[in-house]
Formats: sequence, C-alpha cells, structure tokens
Amino acid sequence: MTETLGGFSWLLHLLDIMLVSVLIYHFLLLLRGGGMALRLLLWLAVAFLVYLGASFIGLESLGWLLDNFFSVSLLIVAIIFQHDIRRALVSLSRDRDRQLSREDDTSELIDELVTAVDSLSARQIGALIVLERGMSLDNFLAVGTDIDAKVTSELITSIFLPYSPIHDGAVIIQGGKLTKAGCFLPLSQNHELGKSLGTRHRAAIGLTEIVDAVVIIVSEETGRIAIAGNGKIHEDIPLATIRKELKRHLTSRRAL
Ligand SMILES: Nc1ncnc2c1ncn2[C@@H]1O[C@H](COP(=O)(O)OP(=O)(O)OP(=O)(O)O)[C@@H](O)[C@H]1O
Repeated sequence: MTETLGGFSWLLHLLDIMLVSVLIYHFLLLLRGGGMALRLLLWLAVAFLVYLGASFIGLESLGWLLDNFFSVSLLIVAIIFQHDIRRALVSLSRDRDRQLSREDDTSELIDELVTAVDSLSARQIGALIVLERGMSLDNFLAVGTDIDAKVTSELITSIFLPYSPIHDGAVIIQGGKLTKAGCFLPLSQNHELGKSLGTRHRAAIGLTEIVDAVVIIVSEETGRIAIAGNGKIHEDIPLATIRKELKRHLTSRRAL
C-alpha cells in the first residue's frame, strides 16, 4: 500500500503527524474531563480502528504509537478504574449473614443512632459512624479497638467524648452490633470535593467510594450532621431526614 502511494509519501508523513497530534490532544482532554468510563471505552474502540487503518495504509509513526499504547492500555485502564476495580473486589466478600434480620431490630438501631447523633451534634462532639450494608467492612478493621456490643446511644456518645481514649477515628456497626472503635478509613482522593471538607468528612466519602456502607458524620467544628453513601456526602441534614435516610439505606440491599 505504501508503495502504491509512493508519490504521496510526504502527504502520508504529514497525515501521520497530524493524526498523532490529534490523538495526543484528545487523550489529554479525556484525562481532564468527566464521564471517564464511557469515553475511555469509546476512545479505545476508535484508537483500535485508527490502528487498523494506519497499519493498512502504512502510517508508521501512528502505527508505532498505537502499538505501544495498546501494550500499556491495560495498565492505564487499571489505574483509571482503580476505585471501581477495588469496589468490585471488595464486593466479592459480601457477608449477608450479618444483615439485620428483623424490621424491629432496624428501627431500634435507627432510634439509638438518631438519639446519639442528636446529643453529639448539640454538644459539638465530632463523630464518625459507619454502618455496614451488603459489602463486608472486615478489610478496614485492622486498626481499631474491639468492642462487640449492642448499639446504644450511650455507648456511641461515650466513645466520642473528647477524653475517651478511643474517640479518634470511626466506629463500625455490623449487623446491629458496634464491633470496633477507633478505625481508620481511607481518605477520598476526589479532587472535586470542596476545600472546606476536612479529613473526617473525606474519610467518610473515601470509604463509601469503595464499599456500599453508609456513614454518619457529626462535625466537631459546627455540630452539623452529614451522611455519606456511594462516594457522595449530604451535609447539614435535619434529624428527621437522617432517620428517613437510614431507614432507606438499611432496608435496601442496592448501593445508594
Ligand atoms: N482517615 C480517617 N479515618 C477515621 N477518622 C479520621 C480519619 N481522618 C480523620 N479522622 C477523624 O477526624 C478528626 C479530624 O477531623 P478534621 O477536623 O480534620 O476533619 P473535618 O472533616 O474538618 O471534621 P470537623 O468538622 O469535625 O472538624 C480526627 O481527629 C479523627 O478523629
């Protein structure tokens, strides 16, 4: 094919360089933009078609670039989708036995949580309360103190009192029991989060980017209550809404 187009070799080189530039430009735009998953897949498909065309008409630079690009594309995909891959791997360790079995247990748990959060908020005591749903939280319990007790508002409040030795970090609630306190959660790396969000709030968001847990946050600075799920946070929520949201989250098996 290159021989057939021999007379136009300078044109081919020009076309080759232009296509490489366009590809690099759009790839950089892609890395900056949102809606990553679909756009990346689309671009991989387009790049593959361009690669076939480039090989056919003998565009050497473009062919070389795409050849190398495909070799590292698996790595690129793994890096870009690291959160989704991690979430998928964690979901393999679903532990349905720990789900709350009876509706009464769920409403009793919600009552205790709402009372605790109300009291903490009124006194501006910071708190981070994680509720396990379908996906196991066992991978996040390495650091922390074993508690394994029935959830009561008094227990939660006393853990977060400033002079309590385990007030730092998060408490974990699994299947209606408060299993751990002082747990360290992964911080969110989401650059789009507001700069005003500190590490307590970022830790809540970070965990829910990976698992389907729901996290209640009480701000020490403002006393405001927030709730995080599915990598998103809703701040300054009234108690009635917290109750409604908890009920929705704890009775549904789907991610939020
Ligand atoms: N990765 C983490 N995992 C669990 N708890 C954390 C983590 N990072 C911070 N915390 C908790 O948050 C506290 C610090 O909160 P910080 O003031 O930085 O955050 P914030 O989001 O501004 O919260 P606040 O509104 O309560 O001040 C720590 O003392 C600790 O208890």
